[in-house]
Amino acid sequence: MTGQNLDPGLPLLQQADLKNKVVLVRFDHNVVKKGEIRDPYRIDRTIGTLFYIVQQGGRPILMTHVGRPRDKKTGDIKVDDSSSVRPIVEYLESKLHSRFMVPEFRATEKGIQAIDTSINLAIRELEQGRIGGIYLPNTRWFAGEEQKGEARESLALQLAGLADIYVNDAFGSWQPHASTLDITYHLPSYAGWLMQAELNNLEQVLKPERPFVGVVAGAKYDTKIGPLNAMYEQVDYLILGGVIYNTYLCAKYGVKIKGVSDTDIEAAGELVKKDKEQGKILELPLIVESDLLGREENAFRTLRVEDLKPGRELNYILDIDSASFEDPKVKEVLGRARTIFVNAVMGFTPHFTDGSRALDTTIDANREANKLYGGGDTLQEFKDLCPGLYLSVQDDAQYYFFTGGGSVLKAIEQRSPYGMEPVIALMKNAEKFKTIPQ
Ligand SMILES: Nc1ncnc2c1ncn2[C@@H]1O[C@H](COP(=O)(O)OP(=O)(O)OP(=O)(O)O)[C@@H](O)[C@H]1O
Ligand SMILES: O=C(O)[C@H](O)COP(=O)(O)O
Repeated sequence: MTGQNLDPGLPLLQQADLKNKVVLVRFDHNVVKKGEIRDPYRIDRTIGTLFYIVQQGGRPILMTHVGRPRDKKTGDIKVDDSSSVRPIVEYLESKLHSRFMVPEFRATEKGIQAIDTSINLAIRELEQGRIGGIYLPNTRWFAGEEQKGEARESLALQLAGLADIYVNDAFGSWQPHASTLDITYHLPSYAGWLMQAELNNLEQVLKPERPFVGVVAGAKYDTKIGPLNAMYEQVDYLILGGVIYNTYLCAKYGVKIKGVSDTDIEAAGELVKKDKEQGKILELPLIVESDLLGREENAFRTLRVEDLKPGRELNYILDIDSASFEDPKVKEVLGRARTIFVNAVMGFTPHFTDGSRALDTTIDANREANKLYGGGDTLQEFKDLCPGLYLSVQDDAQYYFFTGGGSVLKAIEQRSPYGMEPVIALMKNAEKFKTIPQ
């Protein structure tokens, strides 16, 4: 049973008395892209928690973030269908044969300012068992979710005012926001079943069988560079792809790549410096340059990393050429590894997918290694590009699919599953509310 190998200071859902309680539960159902769900894996893995809450007599109010609707520079928040929770609600309703209400609140260009009393009607329906649950709008539509200060404090209080108990089952949502952190200041709080399972499985990456290879790619350079530097210390080899690799290549070879900012290049300097001494980064030798942010015949070509010379200006680099995985050194490292952690979409999707496909099949060829994948897009790409393989490894003990990639990197950075701020907050909450039975 989950919970057995966890820190005893972590308050667990199964320790809570849920009967007739309104339970505010934070999930990471961040699976909507352009208004559609492509891979419901993150939702499916939380069904157990939802079922448990209801089975124990609780009444659930669900919430999640979707995408990044807030413009970091202006603070404007885009409230529209592209980042709505509606598709998630429709998916849940069709799976559970139950009805969920989605309350609507007035929004300005700076997002939703407050949870107003119009929600009381939905809460009455919930308490009287006429609906299966309430699903709040995208947490990042609320002005107080991400910013610090009064707006955030007041959102946390308004959220707390809706419920008796808070459950965090959002392993992927490691960022400390009102719905993952500040809410714990006000309500007895517990870790859900998915959170428990993921924290347990982190052991495999924190105490890996060696050689340990990390593969990190994708677009979120800003939040991943810090953890990546820390991960560097713990892996035997690091393979990069996506925007992260582009940034590294600029910093290492003194080239310019379209779309890579100078501040990011500066931030990559530390990694380049470390690697000059330790040589853990295994460079994929062939990259794909494109004239446009899309795929068009004759508008893209393969370049060799060894040909990059200082001062050269490149167009967009949008994929890793799959032939990179035929390189003897790359094959040898991935073939000899005993633990491989992958948070990596290697190319600009959906146009450039060869790199990711080649990565997944090369890793699968290693029959000895524990293969751990993490990240919303990472899993979705695996499923889309190698559907047969994805299905066949679902019950394979050598594979594990985390619902968050950034979270695993964060845990590696902290060298502990209990270093993520929302998890620390749960443990502090247990001390304050004395919720763990002695
Ligand atoms: N070279 C590239 N240029 C532009 N975008 C890229 C490139 N390579 C990958 N991407 C984009 O990166 C995105 C995936 O990266 P992301 O960091 O969001 O991964 P993730 O698996 O969702 O991880 P996490 O759960 O940590 O967010 C995809 O949208 C993909 O199109
Ligand atoms: O998809 C993810 O990685 C998680 O949902 C976290 O999203 P974020 O990086 O936008 O906080």
